[in-house]
Amino acid sequence: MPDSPITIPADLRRDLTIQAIRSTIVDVPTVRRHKLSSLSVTAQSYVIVEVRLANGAEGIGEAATLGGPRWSEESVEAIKANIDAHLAPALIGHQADRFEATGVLLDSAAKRNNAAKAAIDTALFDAVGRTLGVPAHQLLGGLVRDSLPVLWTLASGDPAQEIEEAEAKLAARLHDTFKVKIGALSPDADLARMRRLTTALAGRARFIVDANQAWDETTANRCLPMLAELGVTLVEQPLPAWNVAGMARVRARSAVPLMADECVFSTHDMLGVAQAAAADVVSLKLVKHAGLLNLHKVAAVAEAAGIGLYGGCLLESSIGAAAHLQAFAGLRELAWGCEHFGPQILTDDLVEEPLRFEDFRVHLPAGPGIGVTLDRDKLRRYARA
Ligand SMILES: O=C(O)C[C@H]1C=CC(=O)O1
Ligand SMILES: [Mn+2]
Repeated sequence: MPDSPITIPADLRRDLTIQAIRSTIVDVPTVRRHKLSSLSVTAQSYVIVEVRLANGAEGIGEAATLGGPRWSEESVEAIKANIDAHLAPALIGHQADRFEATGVLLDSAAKRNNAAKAAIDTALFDAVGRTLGVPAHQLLGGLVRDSLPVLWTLASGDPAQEIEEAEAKLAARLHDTFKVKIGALSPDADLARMRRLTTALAGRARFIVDANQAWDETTANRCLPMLAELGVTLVEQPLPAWNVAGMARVRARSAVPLMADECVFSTHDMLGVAQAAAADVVSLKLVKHAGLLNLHKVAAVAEAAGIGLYGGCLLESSIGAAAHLQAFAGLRELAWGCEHFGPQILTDDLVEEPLRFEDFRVHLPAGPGIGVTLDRDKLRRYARA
């Protein structure tokens, strides 16, 4: 019997051919200045990727940056240019559900560009999930957890403001663990700042620090015992990303565990860090690992080496944060929780219903794909002219 004019034939409904990929640069202001060792931002810049499949399903993804091409080498301008000229054309006409094969196509179209690739990969998971009516985590192996402990980052550099901010987060039962960005001040000023924070919030909060590569080996060796004495539970990327051997030497002397961040992008980086015994924990991020599937691969290498997992961020909006939660939801162990507070540091979000933060946890959104829906008015409002 012929189909009625309004019925879409099943084979077309399931047609997962990638038809179009669009990229838009957005700038969303932050609620306060956020200072890292070598950069400082008052707005977050993302590239939002929208994918359309032949069946009409659409998917979204986000490439986050921090301070232009300063946190890593990708800026939003470069991400958009490379998506439009090289990455998107490589995928048009291919099947969206062949995630490994699309990864191969992206890798042959461009070296690295991991944030750009991650945004496209996310949009493909979203579009395929929406087509099939399943959440992205189900395409990745299924659910282990549907919420995660989430910390907040203190990064104004002013301890009085930071204590006030932490008190407000504790009172609202949003966050009871704080990551302090160090390295913009001198090591002694940072240690004095850490003493003020840990004293003011003693017994009520836990602290980790992130030096974002600011220290050399002798500084790290001098400061880590004092951070241990202050009860700091984790020190993230104290040395430059290239100095994996130095991280291993510092780690061998340190009472505080070390977390690898900027030194681990690829699975090969992860293997090198594991072989060098340079970290206790690794921070997993889509912008570093080029997509959800690759994030799981990096996690698998870490797991094989007994290295703990931490859900890292680059101050994503609810789009990028939701994509991370989909990937984190299926990891066996995520012993160190996550830091997807990004949506809360923005003055506004880009989705219809932002992520839910409650009881010191961030909750996986329900629904197909990555679980959040783009607010097109917001996209237009924050799109760069
Ligand atoms: O971890 C980083 O290096 C990047 C980012 C994550 C939180 C934050 O404040 O900065
Ligand atoms: Mn970091």
